[in-house]
Amino acid sequence: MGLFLLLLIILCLFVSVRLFLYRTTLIHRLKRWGHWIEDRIHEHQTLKVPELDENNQDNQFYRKVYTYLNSLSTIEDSDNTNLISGKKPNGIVLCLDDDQTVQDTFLGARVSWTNRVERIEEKTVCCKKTFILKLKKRDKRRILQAYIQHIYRASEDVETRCKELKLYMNTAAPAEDRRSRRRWSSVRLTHPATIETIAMDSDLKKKVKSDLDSFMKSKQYYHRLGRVWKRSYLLYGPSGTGKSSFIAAMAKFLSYDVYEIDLSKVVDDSDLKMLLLQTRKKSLIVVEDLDRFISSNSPAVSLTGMLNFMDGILNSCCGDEKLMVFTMSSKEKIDSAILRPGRIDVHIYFPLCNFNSFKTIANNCLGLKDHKLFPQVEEIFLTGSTMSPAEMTELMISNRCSPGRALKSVITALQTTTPVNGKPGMRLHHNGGLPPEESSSLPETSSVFVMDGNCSIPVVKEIQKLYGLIRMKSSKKIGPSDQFSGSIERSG
Ligand SMILES: Nc1ncnc2c1ncn2[C@@H]1O[C@H](COP(=O)(O)OP(=O)(O)OP(=O)(O)O)[C@@H](O)[C@H]1O
Ligand SMILES: [Mg+2]
Repeated sequence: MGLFLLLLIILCLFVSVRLFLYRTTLIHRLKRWGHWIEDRIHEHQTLKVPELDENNQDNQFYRKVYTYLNSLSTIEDSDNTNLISGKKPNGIVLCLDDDQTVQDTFLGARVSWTNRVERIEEKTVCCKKTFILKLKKRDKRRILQAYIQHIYRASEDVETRCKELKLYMNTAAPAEDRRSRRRWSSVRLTHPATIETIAMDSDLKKKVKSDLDSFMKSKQYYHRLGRVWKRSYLLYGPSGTGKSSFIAAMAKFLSYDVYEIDLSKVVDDSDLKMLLLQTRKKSLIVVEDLDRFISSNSPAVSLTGMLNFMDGILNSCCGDEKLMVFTMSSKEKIDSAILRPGRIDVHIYFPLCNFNSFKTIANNCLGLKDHKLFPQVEEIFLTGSTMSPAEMTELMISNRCSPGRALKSVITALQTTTPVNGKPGMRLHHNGGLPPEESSSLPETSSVFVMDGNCSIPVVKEIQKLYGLIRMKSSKKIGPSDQFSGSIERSG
C-alpha cells in the first residue's frame, strides 16, 4: 500500500513537472541548448543552393528546396515565418522569411536550412538568394543523396497538390547588372477567366482544348522528331474581343505560369534572350500587341531579334514544355516570316460579337438562357451591327439588376452602331466576324482556327482531311509541302 502511494506521488510529480516544463517552453529551450552543444562538438559542412546557376538561368533545385522548406512542419515552430494569404478563402500559407533558419530531420540526421538573402542595393527588390544547407560531416555521406531525392519527390508532391499559378513580369535593369540579375517579378495569377466563360464558338473551344491537351501529352513525340517541345499561338482580332482573357484561360487550363514580356522594358536583342533564358518550363510566354511593336520599328529589339526569340536555338536552352502566345489586332501587314509555321503554329481569330457570343455573355453576366427580347437582338445582328464583347459585357454588368433594361441598352447600342477601334459604325459580314483578309474565301464560320504544322498525330489527320476538302473547293489556297509544314487550315 505504502509502495503504491509512493508510485502515485512520483507519477503526479512527474506529470506536474512535465506540464510545468511545457508551459514555460523549457523543454523547447533545453532541446535548443542540447542542439547548440551538439553543434559545437561535431564538425559541420555547409552547402549552397543558389537561385541562379552560373549562366544566370534558374536553378531548378532552388525552386524544389523552396517548395519543400515551406511545406515543412518545423516552419511552424520557427521564428519570423511569414504568413501569406493562401488560395482558399481565409487560408494562410507559411513562407520562409529572409535569413530565417529552419530545421529538418532525415534518416535520424538533423540538418538546418537558412534562407540567405543579400540585397544588391539598399531599398531595392533586387537581391541574390541562396539556400544554405548545414549538416554534420559524418551524416553527409550517409544521407545527402537520398535527402536530395527526398526533396525532389516531396516538392513535386506539394506542387501537384497545390499549384498556384503565377504571372511574371519583366523588370527593367541597369545595363551593368542585367546579366547577373533575376529579371522577372511575379504576382499570383488570379484572373477569373476560364475557357468556359469566354464567348467563343463551341467547336473552336473544343478544338483549342484538344490541341492544348495533345500538346501536353506529346513530350515523346516532339523529342522523337528532334523538335523543341513548344507550340506558338497567335490570337488576333479587334480590341476587347477576349484575347488577353483567353491567355489567362489557357494558363488555367494547362496549369502553366504566365511570363508576360513588356517589350518597352527590353533594352536590346540579347536582353530579350536573357529574359527567355530565365523562364521556367510549363509556362506561357506572352507578347501582347506584336503588330504594334513591329510597326513601331523599335530601336531596342530588331526584327531578327524577335524572329530568333520566336523560333531560335535559345528556345531549346530554357526548359521544355512552353507555349508562346502573341496577340495582334490584325495580321494584314505582318511579314510572312513572323507567321510561318514553327513561329506561329495556331492562329485564332477573335471576332466582334455575333448572336451566339451575345447569348454566352447574357448567360454569363445576367444568368439569362432566353428572353423575349432575344429575337429582336438576333434581328439587329442580322443587319450587320455589332460591338465588342468587352462593350457588351460592360453594358450587361452595369444593368445587371434588371435583365430587361440590360438587353434594351444592348439593343440601343447596337442600333446606334457604336464606333469600334475608332472606325465609325463598323459592320460585319454575315459570317459573324471573320477577319477581313480571310472572309472572302472561307466557308461560313464565326472564328478562324488556323493550324500550321507541328501538331500531334490526331490533329494532323483531322487537318489533312479538312485540307483535302478545302483544296477541292479552292485551288488558290496555299497547301502543305508535307504533313508538318506549311499547311493552312480553316475551320469553324
Ligand atoms: N470573348 C469574350 N467572352 C467573354 N468576355 C469577353 C470576351 N471578350 C472580352 N470580354 C470581356 O471584356 C473584357 C476585356 O477583354 P480582353 O482584355 O480580354 O480583350 P482584348 O482582346 O485583350 O482587348 P485588347 O486588344 O484591347 O487588349 C474582359 O475582361 C471580359 O470581361
Ligand atoms: Mg488584351
